[in-house]
Amino acid sequence: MSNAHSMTGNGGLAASAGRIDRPLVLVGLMGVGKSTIGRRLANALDRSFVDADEEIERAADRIVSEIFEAHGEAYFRDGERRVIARLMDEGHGVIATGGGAFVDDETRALVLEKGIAIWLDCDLETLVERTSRKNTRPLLKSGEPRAILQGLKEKRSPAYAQAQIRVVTDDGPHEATVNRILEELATWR
Ligand SMILES: Nc1ncnc2c1ncn2[C@@H]1O[C@H](COP(=O)(O)OP(=O)(O)OP(=O)(O)O)[C@@H](O)[C@H]1O
Ligand SMILES: O=C(O)C1=C[C@@H](O)[C@@H](O)[C@H](O)C1
Ligand SMILES: [Mg+2]
Repeated sequence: MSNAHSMTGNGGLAASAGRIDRPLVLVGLMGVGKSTIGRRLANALDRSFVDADEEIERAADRIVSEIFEAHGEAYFRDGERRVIARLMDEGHGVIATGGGAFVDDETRALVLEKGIAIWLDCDLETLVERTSRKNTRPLLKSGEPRAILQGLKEKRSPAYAQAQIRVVTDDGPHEATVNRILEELATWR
């Protein structure tokens, strides 16, 4: 058992989840934990991790909110679609997407075909609390964050629900969510 596995005490689960050779792609709303859980999931599985929002920022040489301000959402979505298509081909173990990526028909079809989509879901209160800690999400700046998040949850859930796996996260430690994902992967066929 490697150090990464023994640290989290989930080596057996990680081993049976590890037989899946497709990229594991985390989808879901802003603040649900795609980036932080994704990094830990990759660590538990001894796989590489990449964050699509960070890759878009690297490609554009600007942070996400600057891209939204300078060029608008449609331009951001075009870049996001291209970056995720590239990431799906590069052989990454775990990919954290931006909150809107899986809502795009083309991106969703590609992820479902070549990867395993994991929908991280959680209740609205938790999302409101988690997203209030940072003021970097452009879509939450145009009004009342709770109302915006509620609207996005209603509008996007049918797309997220097409993911092969759904895991509900709560206020427990990140590792509990990672373990729940490993359990789902271990029984996934
Ligand atoms: N299971 C959890 N328990 C406690 N805090 C969490 C959990 N998951 C995420 N958080 C916290 O919520 C915040 C948002 O998480 P994170 O940045 O991973 O979300 P995200 O889904 O990547 O959001 P975005 O779509 O905006 O990139 C972080 O401060 C993170 O530590
Ligand atoms: O939910 C969304 O549409 C977004 C989520 C973030 O990850 C970023 O990709 C951006 O702020 C847009
Ligand atoms: Mg993120």
